[in-house]
Amino acid sequence: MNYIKAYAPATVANVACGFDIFGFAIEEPGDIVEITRTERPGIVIKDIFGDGGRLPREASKNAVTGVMLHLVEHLGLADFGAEVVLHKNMPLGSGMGSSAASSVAGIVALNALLDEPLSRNELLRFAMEGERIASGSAHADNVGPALLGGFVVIRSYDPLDVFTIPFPGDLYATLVHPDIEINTKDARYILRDEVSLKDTITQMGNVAGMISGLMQSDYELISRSMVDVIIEPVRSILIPQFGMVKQAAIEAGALGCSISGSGPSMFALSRGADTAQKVAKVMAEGFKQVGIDAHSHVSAINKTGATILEQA
Ligand SMILES: Nc1ncnc2c1ncn2[C@@H]1O[C@H](COP(=O)(O)OP(=O)(O)O)[C@@H](O)[C@H]1O
Ligand SMILES: N[C@@H](CCOP(=O)(O)O)C(=O)O
Repeated sequence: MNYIKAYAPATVANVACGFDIFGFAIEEPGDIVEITRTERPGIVIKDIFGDGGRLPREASKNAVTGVMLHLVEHLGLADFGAEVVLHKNMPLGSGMGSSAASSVAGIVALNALLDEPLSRNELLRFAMEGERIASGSAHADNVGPALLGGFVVIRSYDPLDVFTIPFPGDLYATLVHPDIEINTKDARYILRDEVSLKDTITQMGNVAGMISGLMQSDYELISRSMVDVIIEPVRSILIPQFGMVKQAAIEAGALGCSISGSGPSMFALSRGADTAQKVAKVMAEGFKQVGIDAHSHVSAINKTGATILEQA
């Protein structure tokens, strides 16, 4: 095989109460990566479309190729050579797992080109290196779901222990991106290092409720558990209209609404596609009221994660 084209979807990290340990994937948008084997050793970026010229072209500095360099080194393939084309289909610093989509599409494409030396689970730690390149922190709550699909829980980072959980079939996500940019690195920097015992207890209860609610298709329990008392109060200050948009989503029937990843995107979960569409409309209107353009996506939960689109 000399050519692979792979797709990896956008993701919602944290899912309200699960900072750094919980995330899910949506169907679209997502990044596409094309990789072509070359005689000349080394991994180079041939082209990037859709980034407005803003992403690094140096392989080690771009998440899409940075992860490939780690895998090639791990496998001891000193003579391996490839040219990479990235189709960047989502905004940078969006809270939609933009860097993770590139990392996962890249690592899945390379693994396929090499005839699958590693399993999806084994690819995770390489994909996490893309997050380190993008934000200085190798968190797995975007790359996990982009790679594996569905809802992913990171039980432990050291050692890495990740599992997926079942979720109700009629669960839909609304993701609304206001036209502003927040870098994950900055949004992590403003977080407090210490958390009170009281808030820890509340948060643990909500994480347990979320997981159980999803596994048992208990929509009421999901709704009661979509509460974040640790991160949202700090980061929401960076998002204009946050309180108003959240309230509008709940009034339109959402089970809950919070920040997607590190923001500025906000997400909601709803029972049924119709409700999720109504929620999308009021959330986008909330931003537009103060002159901020917003793009919304309504999606079922992505069950498969990254996919191979073409190979030759
Ligand atoms: N392939 C890539 N896609 C997106 N961002 C990348 C990529 N490679 C490096 N970056 C850097 O990562 C940062 C954006 O990542 P991040 O802030 O985590 O955004 P998001 O929340 O959308 O994932 C930017 O500084 C960008 O230059
Ligand atoms: N857990 C991370 C997730 C960042 O997600 P992104 O989509 O903003 O990259 C965090 O909250 O910092």
